[in-house]
Amino acid sequence: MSAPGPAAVLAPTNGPAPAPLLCVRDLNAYYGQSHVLHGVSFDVMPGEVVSLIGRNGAGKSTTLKSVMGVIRSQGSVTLGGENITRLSSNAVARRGVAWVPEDRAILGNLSVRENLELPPLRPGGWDLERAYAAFPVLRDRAHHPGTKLSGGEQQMLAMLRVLRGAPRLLLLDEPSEGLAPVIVQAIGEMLASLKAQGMAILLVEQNLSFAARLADRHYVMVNGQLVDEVPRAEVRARRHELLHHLSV
Ligand SMILES: Nc1ncnc2c1ncn2[C@@H]1O[C@H](COP(=O)(O)OP(=O)(O)OP(=O)(O)O)[C@@H](O)[C@H]1O
Repeated sequence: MSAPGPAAVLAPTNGPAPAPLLCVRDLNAYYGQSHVLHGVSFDVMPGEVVSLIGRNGAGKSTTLKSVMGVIRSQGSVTLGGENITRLSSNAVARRGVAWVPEDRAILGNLSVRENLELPPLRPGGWDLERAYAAFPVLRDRAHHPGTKLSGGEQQMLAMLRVLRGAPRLLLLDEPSEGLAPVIVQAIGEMLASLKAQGMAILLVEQNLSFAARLADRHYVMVNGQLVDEVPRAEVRARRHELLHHLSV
């Protein structure tokens, strides 16, 4: 092996590289006989927003469910250095992972306020006032049942509800899906402010524009495999290629 070049010799030694917050290695997931995740490996660094993008059925939601412990997968998942692979979803949640599923899981027979107050308020978590300040429309709807909310209001409520637990990692499954542009923008701004406060987010999306505004890195998922990793700085130049991975 040749001697290191000048850049390597002169490189500053700033100590060890930061450790990932979430480290997923060689995940394989099955639904019955159907093998849907094929050796998925990726990291999310502290304070980083990472997107998983890909078509319907690529395996994005299954990846989030595997991290959350909602389905059992082979492989390893570590959070802050702790192996959480075999933990129940409740135990994963207690360690600071919050999951907002694609269907948002709002309890339709409970009011907005009751939905919001369902999870225990943890130190540093968002109380009612902070939640209503983020999305004032929910204050106006405080006593409306979940069934009467628009898709956008449900998405806002679902995100605010998990923030009560002061998570250190948010798993968001297609937060922009089916929503009007003005609502998508409001949700994007809310996520941008969470990011600015240092929240780590793993975002599943099919909406490239939405993901591109927020994410530091994108992983492209095709047929249960991650086929590419695209840093934020390359998204503009590779936009057509990325859109191709999302088109039907
Ligand atoms: N509960 C289930 N039982 C059987 N197969 C499933 C189940 N859930 C998902 N699948 C299948 O697993 C594959 C991956 O689905 P997954 O929901 O993870 O994809 P996705 O990328 O999130 O897309 P979508 O946006 O459609 O949810 C698909 O072929 C899907 O049909």
